[in-house]
Amino acid sequence: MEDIKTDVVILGAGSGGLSVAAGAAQMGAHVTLLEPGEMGGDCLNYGCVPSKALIAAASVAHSAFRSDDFGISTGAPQVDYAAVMDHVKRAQATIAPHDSQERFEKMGVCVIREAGRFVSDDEIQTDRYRIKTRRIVIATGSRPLVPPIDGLEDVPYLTNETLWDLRERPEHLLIIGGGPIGIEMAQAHRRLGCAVTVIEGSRALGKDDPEFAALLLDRLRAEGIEIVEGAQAKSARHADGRVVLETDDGKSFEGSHLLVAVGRKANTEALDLDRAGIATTRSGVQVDERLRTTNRRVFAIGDAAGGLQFTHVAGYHAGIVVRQVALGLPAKAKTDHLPWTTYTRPELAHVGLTEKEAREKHGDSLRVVRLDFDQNDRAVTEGETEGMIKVMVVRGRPVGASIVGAQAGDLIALWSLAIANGLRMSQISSMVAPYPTLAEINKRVAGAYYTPTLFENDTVKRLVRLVQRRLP
Ligand SMILES: Cc1cc2nc3c(=O)[nH]c(=O)nc-3n(C[C@H](O)[C@H](O)[C@H](O)COP(=O)(O)OP(=O)(O)OC[C@H]3O[C@@H](n4cnc5c(N)ncnc54)[C@H](O)[C@@H]3O)c2cc1C
Ligand SMILES: NC(=O)c1ccc[n+]([C@@H]2O[C@H](COP(=O)([O-])OP(=O)(O)OC[C@H]3O[C@@H](n4cnc5c(N)ncnc54)[C@H](O)[C@@H]3O)[C@@H](O)[C@H]2O)c1
Repeated sequence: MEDIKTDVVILGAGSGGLSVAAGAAQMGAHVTLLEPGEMGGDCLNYGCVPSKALIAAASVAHSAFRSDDFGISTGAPQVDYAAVMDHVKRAQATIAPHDSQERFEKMGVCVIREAGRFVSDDEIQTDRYRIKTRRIVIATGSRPLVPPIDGLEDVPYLTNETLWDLRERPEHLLIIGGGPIGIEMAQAHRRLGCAVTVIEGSRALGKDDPEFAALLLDRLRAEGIEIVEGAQAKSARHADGRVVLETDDGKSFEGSHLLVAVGRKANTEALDLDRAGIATTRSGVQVDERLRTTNRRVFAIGDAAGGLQFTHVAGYHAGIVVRQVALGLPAKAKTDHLPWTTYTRPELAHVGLTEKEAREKHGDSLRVVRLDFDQNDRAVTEGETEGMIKVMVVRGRPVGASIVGAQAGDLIALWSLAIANGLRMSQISSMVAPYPTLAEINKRVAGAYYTPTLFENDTVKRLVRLVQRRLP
């Protein structure tokens, strides 16, 4: 066993760990990064990148179906599923160098391709090394949760870790779970020509605004996806090459393939956290607002910290932690301005308080302004008029925004900026967006906030008439 001394040990080279490593090393700290699996973690290898690449391919297939709307006939698309997966692999391979061991070693990071676990307050052990360190960052991410469903262990089910190895298009994909994974993969596979059934125990897209989620779910159903809500998967069996699922309400569903997407489990069990006095919660490592664990030398970030589980959140956490481990300065992680997007078509995006949460918190001080996408000229020219935006406003400042529609994920970023900086609606409406862009919808909805004050106001009307009489 070789001994190493370092300033910072990072467990996990995923979105969060890599960002801490890059930041701390480039600021001059000695950084040791441990990773037993693929560099890049879930996002590059099993999550965001392959899923978005598959969605992009599905979008191309779908555009053939709606080309008639634009006066162009292309015929039904021929989908070569294996070639689609090749496109997915190419996208991953193109991004991989950015997360590679070589790149991080060039930054001065010591990369060890082994799993780490705690042996004391300030020591981590791997197979070959014992590492003494000032600070430790747990960035071990999460894995697919496998629910207690009778017979599931005997069914060849897929998860987000194995889906990308498929080479033949599923004839009928059954998906357990109507969260972002289930819903994104449902639309992608439907558009690539599969029959798809989503079985959701509660409400599909249950973390999003129900009104906006409903618009998206209607669209998905119109594309031919069967979405069954309020049906908990209870048992599964495999017979004659088919998967049969039964739900708690006595219904049964049959398909050729099964994808399990019922949430995540933080990777904490193998870390021997008790040896360092680190507490956990039901969802991950327990952290305070500075992302410190119950051991003050140790931080936890990203999926392992059990809060919002997104790549940009892991990256945001990394920034908060770099400041503390490299410079010793305190920094707090906020959650109000953290957005998320489900990358279906149309996209579904949200930041801050939902309308319901805002109503509960602010009561009568809340005003909700909204606009439909059919009011936006670019949406009309693109044939993307299905969508809406609503912004929750309290005393002139946005506290939340929901968008369902084309490019919702890009459009929501402005509202994250506004909430992060406490901007007023007047500051949003004072921007000028190029015409015709979808971005104009953000300005228009901010303008709509002032409509009753400016355009539906008798005092303003009387004042304007007075001014008009006096103007030369
Ligand atoms: C299908 C899918 C699609 C997604 N799409 C999006 C999206 O579009 N946008 C978005 O923002 N988020 C998306 N996510 C979520 C996103 O992938 C995660 O939130 C993000 O990867 C979390 O980063 P992380 O650094 O916390 O963990 P990870 O990226 O999972 O990295 C953790 C790393 O730690 C390593 N590790 C585990 N144990 C140890 C140990 N003992 N020692 C050392 N290393 C260890 C693991 O091998 C892994 O490489 C998606 C997730 C899935 C599953
Ligand atoms: N676009 C994105 O940013 C994106 C995409 C995919 C995943 N992610 C991240 O990954 C996380 C995990 O996604 P997910 O979709 O697996 O989880 P999720 O927790 O968001 O949704 C899982 C769904 O499965 C349902 N469920 C649980 N057990 C069930 C059962 N036995 N039968 C039927 N339904 C059942 C739940 O009610 C829930 O609606 C997300 O929360 C998100 O943080 C993000």
